[in-house]
Amino acid sequence: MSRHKGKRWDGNVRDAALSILLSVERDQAYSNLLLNRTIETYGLEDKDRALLTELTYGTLQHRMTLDYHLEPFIRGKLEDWVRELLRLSAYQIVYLTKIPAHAAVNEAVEIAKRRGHKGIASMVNGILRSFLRKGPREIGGGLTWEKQTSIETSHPEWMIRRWAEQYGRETALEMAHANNEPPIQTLRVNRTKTEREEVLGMLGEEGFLAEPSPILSDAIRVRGGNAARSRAFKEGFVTIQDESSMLPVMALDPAPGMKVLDMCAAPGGKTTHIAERLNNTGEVRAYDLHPHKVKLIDQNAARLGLENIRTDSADSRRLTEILEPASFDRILVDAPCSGLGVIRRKPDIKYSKTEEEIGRLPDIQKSLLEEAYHLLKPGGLLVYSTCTVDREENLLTAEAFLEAHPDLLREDLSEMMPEGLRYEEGMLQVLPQDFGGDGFFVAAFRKPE
Ligand SMILES: C[S@@+](CC[C@H](N)C(=O)[O-])C[C@H]1O[C@@H](n2cnc3c(N)ncnc32)[C@H](O)[C@@H]1O
Repeated sequence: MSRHKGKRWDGNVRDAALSILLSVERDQAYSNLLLNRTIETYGLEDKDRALLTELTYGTLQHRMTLDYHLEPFIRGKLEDWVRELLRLSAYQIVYLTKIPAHAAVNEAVEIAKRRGHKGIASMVNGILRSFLRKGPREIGGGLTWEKQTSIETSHPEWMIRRWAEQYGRETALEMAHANNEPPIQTLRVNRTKTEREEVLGMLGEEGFLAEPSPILSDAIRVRGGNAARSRAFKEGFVTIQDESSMLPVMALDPAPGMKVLDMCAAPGGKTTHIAERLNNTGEVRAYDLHPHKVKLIDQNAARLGLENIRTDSADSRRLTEILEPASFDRILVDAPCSGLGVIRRKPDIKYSKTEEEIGRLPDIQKSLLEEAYHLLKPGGLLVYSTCTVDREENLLTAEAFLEAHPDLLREDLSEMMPEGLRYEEGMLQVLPQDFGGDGFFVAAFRKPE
């Protein structure tokens, strides 16, 4: 049991997981934010934190599969919290062999007594004991490939169909399975302050298992604890960032003295990366639509000791009204997108996104690119990136932009980025199964002199 910020933690990890799952389902709250808030509020120890994360993410990741298995045992309509409790318990029974099944059932019954009454507890007991006796049912038997894959991997059928159309069935299936794997924690080394070797040493001294990234020279993979609590993080030697998220700034290739524009900048993961590459010279102008998010960029810059960043809030589709045309050497458009590349970190995306929403995004993305075109100097480089795997938002948006501006030259990223990745017409599409990083898209265009 631990105390923190005056809140008392009563040690019931399953109950806390249930509260988070309920908020995600009922209020469309973000699972990663709720999880972090619970961990911070109660100052959870490593063991409880790991179990809470596993239960919350696991249940959420496999929601549709669990519902399929539970369905034969449920009669009538259930209250939201009871359904969520059954999913949470079934998750432990099916996927967590280290937890004895009867312990998961007993815990569920206790929670049901506390949250409801004896009658509900006895129903929960009955359903889970029948499920334990009969086991999970087979997924197959006359289902279409899309339906079967949808249930097996717990992704909506439309998403599976869309990916199969865009990438072929085999790749779509690999992607859906990769989305249910836990992400690797990775760090970007702040080269204005230190070297990778030094950070590896610091992390090792604190008991973390840290190793150099096999694909990026500035990155570190770390296990064995939350790196945000490390000395290296607190002293501004590193940023917690996915390896794929480091690729857009590699493509942007900023050099000391340059004037760089980051049009969709908050919370500043890439803005600070650019500022580090400028080695605290030149200038990064960072804009985001939401003023409260802009503050996060300032906080990150301060922690990292970066003084070459100027932030402001603005609708970047209208930046030519406040910035001089053709005045930037480099421009990054890390556009708002469907986020289908980061499902491992935010499994709720699978259930909340709709195809209609995706359909509306390319217009916004193209408007941002259009504005960037006018702000780019002759000879300058523009990078377009997203954290999605959707081809409409990625390849098709980039091609439409090129069509509108035939003077632009497409840079061949395969010549300067890691080998063995998926390049198409010089543009890069990372899928979550490729090297363990998020799904990401990066394209770069140069304006002729
Ligand atoms: C993918 S996120 C950016 C992540 C950021 N580049 C990083 O690496 O930390 C996209 C951002 O675009 C912002 N945004 C959305 N529409 C915008 C607009 N019209 N103008 C400026 N920013 C916008 C969102 O608030 C969001 O913070």
